[in-house]
Amino acid sequence: MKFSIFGESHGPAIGVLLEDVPAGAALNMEEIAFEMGRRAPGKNALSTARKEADSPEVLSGVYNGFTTGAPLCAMIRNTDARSGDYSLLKRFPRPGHADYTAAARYGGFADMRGSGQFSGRLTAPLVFAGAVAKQLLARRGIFVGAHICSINGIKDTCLEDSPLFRSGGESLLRAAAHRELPVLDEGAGERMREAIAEAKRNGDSLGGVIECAATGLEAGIGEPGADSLESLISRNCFAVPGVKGIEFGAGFAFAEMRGSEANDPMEMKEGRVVMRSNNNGGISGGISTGAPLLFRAALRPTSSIAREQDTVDMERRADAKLVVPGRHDPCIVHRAVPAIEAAAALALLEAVQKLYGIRCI
Ligand SMILES: Cc1cc2nc3c(=O)[nH]c(=O)nc-3n(C[C@H](O)[C@H](O)[C@H](O)COP(=O)(O)O)c2cc1C
Ligand SMILES: C=C(O[C@@H]1CC(C(=O)O)=C[C@@H](OP(=O)(O)O)[C@H]1O)C(=O)O
Repeated sequence: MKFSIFGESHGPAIGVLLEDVPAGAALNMEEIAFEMGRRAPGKNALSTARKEADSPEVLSGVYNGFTTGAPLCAMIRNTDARSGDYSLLKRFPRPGHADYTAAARYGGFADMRGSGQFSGRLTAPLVFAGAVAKQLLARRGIFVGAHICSINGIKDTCLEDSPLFRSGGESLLRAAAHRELPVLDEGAGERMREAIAEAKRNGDSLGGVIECAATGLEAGIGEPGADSLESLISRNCFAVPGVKGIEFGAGFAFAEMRGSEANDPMEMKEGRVVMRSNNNGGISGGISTGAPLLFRAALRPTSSIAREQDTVDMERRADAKLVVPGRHDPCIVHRAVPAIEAAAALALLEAVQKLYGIRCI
């Protein structure tokens, strides 16, 4: 299923066009609304004050509750733009945001209101597409879920350390999805909440790491080379603004290990090949091993902070000071969790469809 996201944060609407959607799939719109709500802005003091309903209008590709096989287009209206907040930023670009690079790339013609196409708001249509992908993957018994792994060094329980996850349970991640901060350990969530509130009081912001898993994926999905499972997932994850790093399985920790520690010992269990550990995060040679797929994405602290920062005056070509105005997330990690799940679900659906064909789901 190909997806193409359109719109700008302060334009009339944003949306997504999905192609190669198999016909005859019953879409559960309540589940889609739940996913959209997990990401939506303006719900509490841990997020931006911008309020959007984020209810998608399906324009094509669904009839009588079933996908028709035609391109599926969904639109989400922007209703709470406050474009005046951005009037200064063309002249005084925000350090860390895309104001300067957008000007360099589009020669001053980019829509800078609300960061235009660079806004984290564009993850709303991504989450819609991911919710459709998740429902299609569920038909093959594949589940995708994620949680906050850490915020500013405050750590949640790791999935690998959880006995419930080791026995294949999705219930941990399903429960996390219902929490304001999607964590496994609610105590850690409370400490994260306090840290975000403190950073906000100090005019600052925090970053963190999201851990994502896919279960029910058989061995043999994916391929080597540039279209490896890691590549497809990474490509989609980097469509989430603020993602700056990604690692699969043990990831960067592999660099400190010996082969004897890094390898996942194999054994036969009830006639099936299983790995006793999962350092490779369920992928070898770009192809699924049958073990849970596990990866982590690192998100930067939000760049639009309330403190005075050094920038440049693009008109006078001189150094300048900037205090970024407007409504901003003091931390984007919790709101990005459904976006990372969507990125992974779309990548897995792409790999499954590539192997078995569009109608395999
Ligand atoms: C859901 C979400 C909300 C975001 N909210 C903000 C925000 O309020 N203020 C901000 O400066 N950046 C925010 N970001 C991050 C910026 O959009 C991002 O840092 C910017 O586009 C530059 O892209 P890069 O960080 O990937 O280089 C948000 C990102 C996401 C995913
Ligand atoms: C609107 C959303 O988040 C926005 C993401 C964002 C950014 O720079 O990425 C900046 C802010 O935009 P605005 O100035 O228009 O309020 C956030 O509110 C959303 O995620 O739906």
